[in-house]
Amino acid sequence: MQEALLHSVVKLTKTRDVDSLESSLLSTIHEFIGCQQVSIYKSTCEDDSLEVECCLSLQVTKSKQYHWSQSQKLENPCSELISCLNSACIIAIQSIDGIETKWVPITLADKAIGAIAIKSNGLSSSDQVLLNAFCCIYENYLTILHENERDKLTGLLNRQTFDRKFKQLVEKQVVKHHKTSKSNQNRQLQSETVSWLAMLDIDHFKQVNDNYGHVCGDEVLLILAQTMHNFFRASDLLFRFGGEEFVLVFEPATFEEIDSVLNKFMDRIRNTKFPFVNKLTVSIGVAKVGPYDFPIHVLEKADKALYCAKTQGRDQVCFFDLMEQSEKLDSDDESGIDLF
Ligand SMILES: Nc1nc2c(ncn2[C@@H]2O[C@H](COP(=O)(O)OP(=O)(O)OP(=O)(O)O)[C@@H](O)[C@H]2O)c(=O)[nH]1
Repeated sequence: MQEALLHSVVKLTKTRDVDSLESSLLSTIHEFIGCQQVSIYKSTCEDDSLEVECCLSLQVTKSKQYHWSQSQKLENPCSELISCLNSACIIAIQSIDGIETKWVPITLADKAIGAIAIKSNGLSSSDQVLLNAFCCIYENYLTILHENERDKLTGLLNRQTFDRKFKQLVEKQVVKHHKTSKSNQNRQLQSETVSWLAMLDIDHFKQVNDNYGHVCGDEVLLILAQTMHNFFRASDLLFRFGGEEFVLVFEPATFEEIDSVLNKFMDRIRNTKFPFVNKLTVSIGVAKVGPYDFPIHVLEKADKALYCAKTQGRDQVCFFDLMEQSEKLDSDDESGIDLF
C-alpha cells in the first residue's frame, strides 16, 4: 500500500499542466479511497455573480465501468458546494440511502477557487486523512503551476503558456464545430461567432519611462493589467507577452461584439488615472481565430493589424480581416486600371 501510495504521489507531481494534474488526482483518489464518484469544481466571479464549472468528473457505474466527463457549466450549483466555496470549509451531507457527499475546498492565495467532491458510502478516518493529503498535494502543486504560468509583474498569463492555452481553446472550438455543423439551424450562428485574438500595445510607452523612470513605467503596466483583468470576462485569456505588449484571446463572439468591447476598453483606458502620466492610450490589432489555425499565424495577422493601428495614428483598433478586404478591393481596382 505504502509503495503504491508513493508511486501515485510521484505520478501526480510528474505532470506539468493543470489538466493532466487533475485527471491524475481523480484517478489517485478513486484508487485509494473507495468512492462512487469524484469531481473537481472550479469557480469564477463574473460581474459579482458566482459561476461554477465541473471541470472533470470520474464516476464508477454499478457494472464497475469508469465514466469520465469534462467541463460542464453548472446552471444551479447545490447549496453545499456554494457554502464550501464561500466558507472554504469542508462540507458533508448524507442522503437517506446512506450515500455521503463531501466537498473539500481548494484554495489558492487564501481564496477558495474550487472544490473536490467525493460521493461514497461514508469515509473511514484513514480515508479522510488520505483525501485531505491528496487535496493538499494538489493545492500545493496547483500553486506552483499557477505561478509558473504567470508574469511576475502583472500576474497575467505569460508568453510561455500561450501556445498551450491557444491549442486548448482551438480544440474546444473544433469539438463545437463538429457538433454544430451537424445542425443546419446552428450553421448560421457558427459562421457569425468566432474566437478572436487581440494584440495590444501602449502608445509612446518609451516616453513614460524616459520622462518619469522605469518604476513609474512598471506601475503603469500594473494598472493597465489590473484594468484589463477587471474589464474583460474571466473566460477571456489575458497574456503579457513582454514589455508593453499584451495578447488577449476572446471566446466566440461576433465582429460587432468584439469591436464594441474593445472600443469600450479603449475608452476605459483613456479615462483611467495613471501615476504622473496625464493621458495614456493603447493601439490594438485583432485577428480571427479559426478552428484549424496555428497560433503563430494568428499572432502574425494580429501583429500586422497592430502595425496598421500604429501607423494610422495610434489610439485605435484595426482588424486584420478588414485590412485584407480593403487591400483586396484596392488590388481589384488596380487590376481594373491595368486592363484599360
Ligand atoms: N518600465 C518598463 N518598461 C519596459 C518594460 N519592458 C519594456 N519596456 C520599455 O518599453 C519601451 C517600448 O518602447 P518602444 O518599443 O520604442 O515603443 P513605444 O515608445 O511604446 O512607441 P509605440 O509602440 O510606437 O507607440 C522601451 O522604452 C522599453 O525599455 C518593463 O518591464 N518595464
